[in-house]
Amino acid sequence: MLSVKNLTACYGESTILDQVNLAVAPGQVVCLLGRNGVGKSTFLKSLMGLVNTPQGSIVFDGREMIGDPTYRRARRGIGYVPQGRDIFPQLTVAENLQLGLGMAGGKGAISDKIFSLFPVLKTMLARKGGDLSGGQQQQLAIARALVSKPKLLILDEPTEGIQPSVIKDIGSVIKQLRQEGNITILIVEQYLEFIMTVADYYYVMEKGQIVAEGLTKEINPEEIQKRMAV
Ligand SMILES: Nc1ncnc2c1ncn2[C@@H]1O[C@H](COP(=O)(O)OP(=O)(O)OP(=O)(O)O)[C@@H](O)[C@H]1O
Repeated sequence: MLSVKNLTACYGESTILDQVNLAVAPGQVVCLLGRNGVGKSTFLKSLMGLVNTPQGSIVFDGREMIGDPTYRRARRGIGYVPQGRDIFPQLTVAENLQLGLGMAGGKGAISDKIFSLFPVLKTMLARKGGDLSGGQQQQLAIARALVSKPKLLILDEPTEGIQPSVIKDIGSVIKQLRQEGNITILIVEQYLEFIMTVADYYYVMEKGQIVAEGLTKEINPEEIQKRMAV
């Protein structure tokens, strides 16, 4: 589904990612763990074509996409939820969802599936995005990415600053999507317990390089926590 090989990413003169290799199999939930500032968000931005990637390869669904502009990567089936959620605060929930559909080249009604995953959004369609709680905004951001039916959903720290009950709801959505098997999910996280309940496979990043990987069910929490500690 996704195969990243020897990927290097830079901001100007500074190299942030150094020869990163990472693979995501179809239907899997894969997580990229690591402490603040190691390059996790930069990795996701590289997948979306938002960062300069002078070396390496990103094959998605059998096709190289390293030279593709961001909109083409989205239209090929990647839904991206950036850190900080990035919804439109002045637009209503319904308008935010419609925009997600439009950005992926689709149109029409938002499917009932979205509201069965996120029932809270159905009750708030006319409310401005900016008036939602942080957790509701995160759910809206994920829903907005899902309306275009992506093959790969990318989430950047979906639990950051979110209250425990909403984290549980988001975890249930991810588990349901995994069970249905129609989507592949890549999550950047620092919240290890969350990942242990939702992910099949994990990678750990340090200073722009992958330093550990394995099946989540075989994870050694103490060892990983040590790598994540500041
Ligand atoms: N636009 C930018 N220009 C220059 N340097 C940047 C830019 N964005 C990030 N960096 C630097 O790149 C490095 C990796 O940042 P990145 O945001 O990818 O880390 P992260 O692992 O996602 O951390 P966090 O969890 O805090 O978001 C950091 O040293 C950061 O300061």
